Amino acid sequence: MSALLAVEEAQARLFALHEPLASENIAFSESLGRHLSDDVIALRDQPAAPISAMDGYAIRFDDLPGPWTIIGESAAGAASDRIVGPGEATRIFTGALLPSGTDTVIVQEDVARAGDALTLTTDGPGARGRHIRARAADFAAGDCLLAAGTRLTPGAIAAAAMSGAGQLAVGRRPRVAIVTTGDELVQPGRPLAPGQIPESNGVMLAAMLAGEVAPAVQPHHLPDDRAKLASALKELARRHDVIVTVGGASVGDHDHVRGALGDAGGRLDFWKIAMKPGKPLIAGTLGDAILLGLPGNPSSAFVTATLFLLPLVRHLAGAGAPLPPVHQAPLAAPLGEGGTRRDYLRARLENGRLTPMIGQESGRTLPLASANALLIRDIGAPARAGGDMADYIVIA
Ligand SMILES: Nc1nc2c(c(=O)[nH]1)N[C@H]1C(S)=C(S)[C@@H](COP(=O)(O)OP(=O)(O)OC[C@H]3O[C@@H](n4cnc5c(N)ncnc54)[C@H](O)[C@@H]3O)O[C@H]1N2
Ligand code: MOO
Repeated sequence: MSALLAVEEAQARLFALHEPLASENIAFSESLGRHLSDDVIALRDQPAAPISAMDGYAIRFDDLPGPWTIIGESAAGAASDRIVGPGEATRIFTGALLPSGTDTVIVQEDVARAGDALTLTTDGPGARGRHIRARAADFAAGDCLLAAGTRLTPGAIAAAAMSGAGQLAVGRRPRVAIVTTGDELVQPGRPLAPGQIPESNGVMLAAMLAGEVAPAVQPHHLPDDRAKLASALKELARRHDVIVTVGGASVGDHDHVRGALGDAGGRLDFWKIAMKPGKPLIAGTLGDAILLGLPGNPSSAFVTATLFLLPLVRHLAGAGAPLPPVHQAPLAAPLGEGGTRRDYLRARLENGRLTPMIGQESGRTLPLASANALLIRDIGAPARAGGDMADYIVIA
């Protein structure tokens, strides 16, 4: 297994390892960021009947220019029982049902009221039906408001609530275990012996997952010990949908993830992707869990988490579009030609132009703090001048 897999093929194979998780019914208050399992079909017309869009007076357009006699009031939430006849008007408020007989609303700024007598002080409404929201102007019963797979944003939650539904069917949230490996790693803030470094990938991955549908996760740390790793993977696979390891993905004598996966009874599906950084990415299955082995270099871990871990979590959670969208913007400066792996350059998008960060070595952590885009340079792409277009993914 030495040929490098194309990114798209690897993503498709990863998603094929497990279908989306079962659906569950939840309250609107729990639904932010979740993915719909079913279409949301409107159970009602919105509005269900014509309503006023303004505070003012409901009239018959044919009665213009007035005057009118005010015979009652129509407030939001109450049905009006009066039929309004010629020369008559009702006080009306925004959101209130339009009384029978009326067809137009005059805003209160355009009239003068003395007791029950109403007179126009301006030109009034220019057309029949002014300031009225027609029945089903927003949506009609039976309309598909949101498709299955939609990620629930605050606006989507509002539309779903207005549909008449009482709860939502969404995909279950994947349970993700983060496993960091490496004898050199020490909890952030702890004293460091020579050769040791603070553990940063675990907290980074936990933060990346926190923006997704995975419940909060505390990284597990393991030494470079194949037997310990194998038994930990076996145990974690019983309670998680995804195990993401970071480090130990390459070919060194202390890189044990693939070996431990096999020892634990798992199956390797693919290893090594034609991307930079991130080449030694591992994917496989262990029982009903998916194992995703990210490379340990901090920039490699970040890029592979963006392109594989978060999309996998979204796929399992029922997302219709789990991959990060690719956008285009002009380059701020010339960019050299592409190599034999697709580059995901840590970059800044500023004033609509893309600039790769200085320091593209995958072992670097600091560029991740200020990059807001991954600039994509395809295998063998020709050199480009400043102003030429390039593809990118938003990362912050
Ligand atoms: N002979 C070869 N060597 C390497 C190859 C290769 O093809 N042939 N590939 C290189 C590439 S590309 C990458 S990427 C790295 C990936 O290596 P591993 O996944 O095995 O990662 P480690 O060796 O465990 O660590 C690499 C680097 O990252 C640091 N690290 C690891 N975990 C963390 C963490 N949780 N927080 C912060 N830093 C971490 C670790 O200390 C190392 O410096 O392999 C190349 N080698
Ligand atoms: O793939 Mo490695 O991530 O090039 O450094």
